[in-house]
Amino acid sequence: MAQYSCVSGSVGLITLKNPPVNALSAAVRHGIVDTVKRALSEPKVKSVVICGQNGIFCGGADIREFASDMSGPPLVPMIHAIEAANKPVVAAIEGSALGGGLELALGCHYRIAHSKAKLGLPEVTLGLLPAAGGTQRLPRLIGVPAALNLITTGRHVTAAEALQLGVVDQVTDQNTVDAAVKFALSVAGQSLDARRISTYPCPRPSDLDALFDGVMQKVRQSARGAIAPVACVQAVRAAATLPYTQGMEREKELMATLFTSGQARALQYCFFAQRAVGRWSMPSGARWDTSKPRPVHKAAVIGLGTMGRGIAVALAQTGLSVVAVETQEKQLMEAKQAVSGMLERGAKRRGVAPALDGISYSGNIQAVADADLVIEAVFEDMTLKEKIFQQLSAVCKPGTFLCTNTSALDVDHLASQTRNPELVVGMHFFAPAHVMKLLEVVYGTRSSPQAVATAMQLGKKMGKVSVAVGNCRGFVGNRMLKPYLEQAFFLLEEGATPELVDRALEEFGFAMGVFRVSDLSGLDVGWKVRKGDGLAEPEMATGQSARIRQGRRYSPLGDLLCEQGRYGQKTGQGWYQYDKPGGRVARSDPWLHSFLEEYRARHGLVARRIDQQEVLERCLYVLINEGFHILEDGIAAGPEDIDVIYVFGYGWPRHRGGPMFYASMVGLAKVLERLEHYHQAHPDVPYMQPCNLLRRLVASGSPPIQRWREVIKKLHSQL
Ligand SMILES: CCCCCCCCCCCCCC(=O)CC(=O)SCCNC(=O)CCNC(=O)[C@H](O)C(C)(C)COP(=O)(O)OP(=O)(O)OC[C@H]1O[C@@H](n2cnc3c(N)ncnc32)[C@H](O)[C@@H]1OP(=O)(O)O
Ligand SMILES: NC(=O)C1=CN([C@@H]2O[C@H](COP(=O)(O)OP(=O)(O)OC[C@H]3O[C@@H](n4cnc5c(N)ncnc54)[C@H](O)[C@@H]3O)[C@@H](O)[C@H]2O)C=CC1
Repeated sequence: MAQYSCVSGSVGLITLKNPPVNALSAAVRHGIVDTVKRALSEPKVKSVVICGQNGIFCGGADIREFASDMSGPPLVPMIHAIEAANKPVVAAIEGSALGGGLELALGCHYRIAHSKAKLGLPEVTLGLLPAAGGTQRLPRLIGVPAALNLITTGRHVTAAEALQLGVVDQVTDQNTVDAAVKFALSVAGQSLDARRISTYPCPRPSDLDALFDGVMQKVRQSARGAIAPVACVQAVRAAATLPYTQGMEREKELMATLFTSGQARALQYCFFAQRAVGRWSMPSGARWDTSKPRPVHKAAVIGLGTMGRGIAVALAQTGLSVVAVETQEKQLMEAKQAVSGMLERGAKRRGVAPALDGISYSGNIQAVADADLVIEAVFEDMTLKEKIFQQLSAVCKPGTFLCTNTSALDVDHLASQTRNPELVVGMHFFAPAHVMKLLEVVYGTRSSPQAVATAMQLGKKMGKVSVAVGNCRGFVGNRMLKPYLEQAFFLLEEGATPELVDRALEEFGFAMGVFRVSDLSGLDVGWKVRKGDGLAEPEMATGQSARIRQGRRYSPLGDLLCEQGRYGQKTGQGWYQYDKPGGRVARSDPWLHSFLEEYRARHGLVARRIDQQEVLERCLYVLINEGFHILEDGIAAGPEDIDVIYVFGYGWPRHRGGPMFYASMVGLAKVLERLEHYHQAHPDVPYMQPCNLLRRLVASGSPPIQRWREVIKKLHSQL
C-alpha cells in the first residue's frame, strides 16, 4: 500500500509500503493511484514527493504477481497520471529503484537519489522488457546508446553514474526524503512543461541503422537464444523512430509476446530459486534459520594451484586475513605473482585498493594454526588429502573448520581422518574460483549445522551463490555431468562428430558444447579420474572388450586421445585442433574425423545419421534423470538447488531455467517416454533407465515443479 501525509505545510508525501522491497503489488498500485489523486486535489499541497519505506524506493513490479494475479490498476496509466500532474512530483530514491520502480521515478518530474542508491531496468534478466514506458522514456532522457546499454543488460548503476547519465537530477549524502521535500518546496509553482519526459523528442543518432544493426548483432550473439534482449532493442528502436504513443504501443506488443513466453517463466523461476537456495536444510532437520554461523576472521588455503589461487583471491577480496600454503617452491613463487595480479586487476575493476597485504604465504602447514577456517585445494588424490586432513587436525586450533575443495572425493572419509569430523565440510568452488559464482557446500554425515552455516555464510560474503548438498561421488554438479559426457562419447561412436554435438548444445544455449569445454579444461582431467576408477586401462582399449567396462557400455575415445598426447587446448589438439598449444580458436580436425572412422571400423560400428534432437534428448535427459536420482537420494533438497547449480556452475542457459525446470517445461511424461525409448535401444547404459522418482511424478499427474518436494517427501517417508 501507500501512505499519505502532508509535510512542511505544502508537500504531499507518498510512502510506498510493501516490505521487503516495496514491490508494486496491486495494493501498492491502488495506494499510489489514491494518494496521488488526493495530493493533487488538496489545495494546500503545492508539490509531491514519492519515497519508499525502510530505505528502499522500489524493487519494481511484484514478480510473484506475474504468475497469478495481474488485477489492480495498471502501471502505464498510473505513471502517465503522475507525469501529467500539474504539481511537481519528486522521486526520493534510496536503496534501489529498479524496473517498474525506476519507471515510476521516470514518470516523476524530478529525481533525487541517495549516493548509495542503485538504479536500473533489470526486466531483461526476468525475460521481460521495461513495459511501463521505460523503453520509451529512458532513451528520450539519456539518449539511445546509453539507454540501449542499460535496458539490454539490465545492469544496476550507482547514483553517481545515474547523475552523470542524466537519469537523476541530484545526488545527496543526507536524508533523501528531507532533501526531496526541500527540493519540492523550491520547485512548487514552476512550469512543468520541460519536465515531462514523454514529451521530449528522442535524440536520433545520425547513424541510426548502423547503430541498431550493430547492437542487435552483439545482443543476439550474447543472448544465446534468449528473446528478451532482442525485444529490448526493438522497443528502443521504436522510441527512436516513432512518436511516443506509437512507441508505447510497440512496447506493449513486444511485452505481451515476452510475458507469455516460457523464457520469462524460466528466468523468473531462476530469480526465486537463487534466493530459495539460501534457505537450506539437511536431512537431519538442521536448517538455515536455526543454525548459527561462527564468524571467520582468518582463513587459510592449502595448495596454490589453479583453484587455490582463485580461492585465496576470493577470500582476500572479502577483507579477510588469508594464509596461503604451498609446498612446491616454484609453485609458491608463481602463485604469489598470479594472486597479486588477480587482486590488482579485480581492485582496478571495482575501483578499490587491492587487498595485497591481506594475504601471507608459507611453505609450511603450521602457518594455518590460528586460522578459523581452512580450505584444502591440493591435487585430487585421496592419499594426499588424507594426510593433509590428519595434519590439519593436529596443527589447527580447536574449533577450526576444515573444508575441502575436492571435486568428487568422499567428504565423510576425509572427516574420518580428523579428531573433530563435525567441523569438516566440502567447499566446492568452480574454476576460476574468484570469478565463478557457484559454490557447492557439501555436508557429510557428521558435519555440524554450524559448519554448514559458516561455509554458507562465508560463500555469501565472497559473493557466491552457495548451495548446500549432500555427500556422494561428484556431489550434484559433477555427478550429473558424468552421464552427460558419456552420452556425448557414445554419440561419436554411433556416427556423430564433435562439431554436430557441440552445435546442438550451443544452439540450445550452452556457451560451449561438451567437446569444446572438454578441450578447454583438459582431456587429461577426466582421463585421470577414469584411471582412478579403474576404467581407463590402455591395454584394453584396442580389444573388443574396450567398449565394455565393469559390466556396462564404455567408450574409450577420450582415453585414446589422451594416449596420443591430445589433451585439448593446452597441447594444441584434442577434439579439435588449435593453431598452437594454448591456442583458443577451435578448428575442425580432419585427423579426428579419420580417427573416428577407423575406430568405428575397428569395433564393427556402422555410422548412422544423428540429428540435433537426438543429441539433445540423449545428453540432456540422462543428465536430468541423474538429477531425479539426486533428489530421490536426498543429496539435493529440491529441484531449485540442482537448477541453480547448473545455471551458475555449468553454463546451463538461464532462459531455460536449469535442467529440472526444463524437464518440467518439456513435460515429465515426455522425458520419461524418451528415456524409456533410449533405454530399450541401449540396455547396456544404466543411466538411461528412468528414475523411480520421475515415474512417481508422472504417475501423480506431473505436478508443477513447486510441488515436487511434496512428492519427494512422501517417497522418503515410505522408504
Ligand atoms: C497476454 C498478457 C499480456 C501481458 C502484458 C503485460 C503487461 C504488463 C505491464 C506491466 C509492466 C510492468 C513492467 C515492470 O514494472 C517490470 C518490473 O518491474 S519486473 C521487476 C524488476 N525488478 C527487479 O528485477 C528487482 C528484483 N529485485 C532485486 O534485484 C533485489 O531483490 C533487490 C536489489 C531489490 C534487493 O536485494 P536484496 O536486498 O539482496 O534482497 P533479495 O533479493 O534477497 O530480496 C528480498 C526478498 O524480496 C523478494 N523480491 C525482491 N524483488 C522483488 C520483486 N520485484 N517482486 C517480488 N518479490 C521481490 C525476493 O524474492 C526476496 O524474497 P524471497 O522470499 O527470499 O524470495
Ligand atoms: N581445476 C579445476 O577446475 C577444479 C579443481 N577442483 C579440485 O580442486 C583441487 C585442486 O585442483 P587444482 O587447483 O586444479 O590442482 P593443481 O594441480 O592446479 O594444484 C594443486 C596444488 O597443490 C599443491 N600441493 C600438493 N601437495 C601439497 C601439500 N601437501 N601442501 C600444500 N600444497 C600442496 C601443488 O603443488 C599444486 O600447486 C582438486 O581437489 C580438484 O579436484 C575443484 C573444482 C574445479
